[in-house]
Amino acid sequence: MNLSLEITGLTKSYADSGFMLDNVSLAIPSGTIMGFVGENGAGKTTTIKSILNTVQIDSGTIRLLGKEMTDRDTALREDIGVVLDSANFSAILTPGKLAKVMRGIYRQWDQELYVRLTDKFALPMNRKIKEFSRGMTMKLAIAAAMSHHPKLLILDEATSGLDPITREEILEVFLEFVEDEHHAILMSSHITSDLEKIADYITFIHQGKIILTAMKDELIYDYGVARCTSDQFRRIAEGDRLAYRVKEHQTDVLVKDRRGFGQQYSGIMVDQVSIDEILLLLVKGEN
Ligand SMILES: Nc1ncnc2c1ncn2[C@@H]1O[C@H](COP(=O)(O)OP(=O)(O)OP(=O)(O)O)[C@@H](O)[C@H]1O
Repeated sequence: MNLSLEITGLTKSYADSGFMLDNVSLAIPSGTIMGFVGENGAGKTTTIKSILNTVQIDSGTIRLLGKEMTDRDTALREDIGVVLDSANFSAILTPGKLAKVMRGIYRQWDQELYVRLTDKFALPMNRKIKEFSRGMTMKLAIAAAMSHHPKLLILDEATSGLDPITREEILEVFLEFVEDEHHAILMSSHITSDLEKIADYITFIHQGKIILTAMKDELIYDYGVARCTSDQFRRIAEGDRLAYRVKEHQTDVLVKDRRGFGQQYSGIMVDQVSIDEILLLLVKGEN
């Protein structure tokens, strides 16, 4: 299996805040989308900055498209499209002028594709970016990132603040992008419904540590949450629960194999579980 991104044993600490990315490992097979989720301050952006080599890591290896990136690696930078939530283009530019700047930077700049994407996103070519709404700026950032034909797209909260219709359009573009088996996407997002729609894998990060990576289909179709009374909860073997959370009238238990669990523990109701609820149980629950 070809990996578009492979992070092994990444450690990065910030002396000022005491935060640390602790032995983070992550692999994205080519042709797939990895969703990256975690609460505020969990370490998603720090992981992304480490991948982009914009912060200095303490230890670990990061291979992008099979290569470790050095500061001088401009060829590899062409192959990576980046959209950060703080897209800050020079406000006096227009999308038309931005294209001229991008053409100077990226050898692979594809003006036709840029025009097609900006058209699709209904962005006016000659209006100043400073007059754009947040959604328009994000759409422009996505169009610009995709128009130099990257192989790996790294998106940090790229759809946050966008309305559902715009998000749907953008997700469609991302899905088309990974139809090419040499392409891949790492997408951090708090909008887990977007990831439920398009991600192949989901990685959960909490306090700088990866707490779970799984195929999205497994999470949606196999994982479950058992709603237990306290008597039912006591019957569950420790090895059969990933995490649990005691509430006022029931205890929620995250289980890996919903159907198997249902057969083994008859009488306990087991629901399908969303990515949000998995994150909540892993982060707020006990195990
Ligand atoms: N330059 C810095 N110096 C010191 N601490 C930092 C720095 N940048 C981030 N941090 C701290 O590192 C931790 C992780 O931040 P990070 O931005 O990676 O989280 P995140 O998962 O992207 O969060 P969010 O979902 O809120 O964007 C936070 O506690 C943050 O305060």
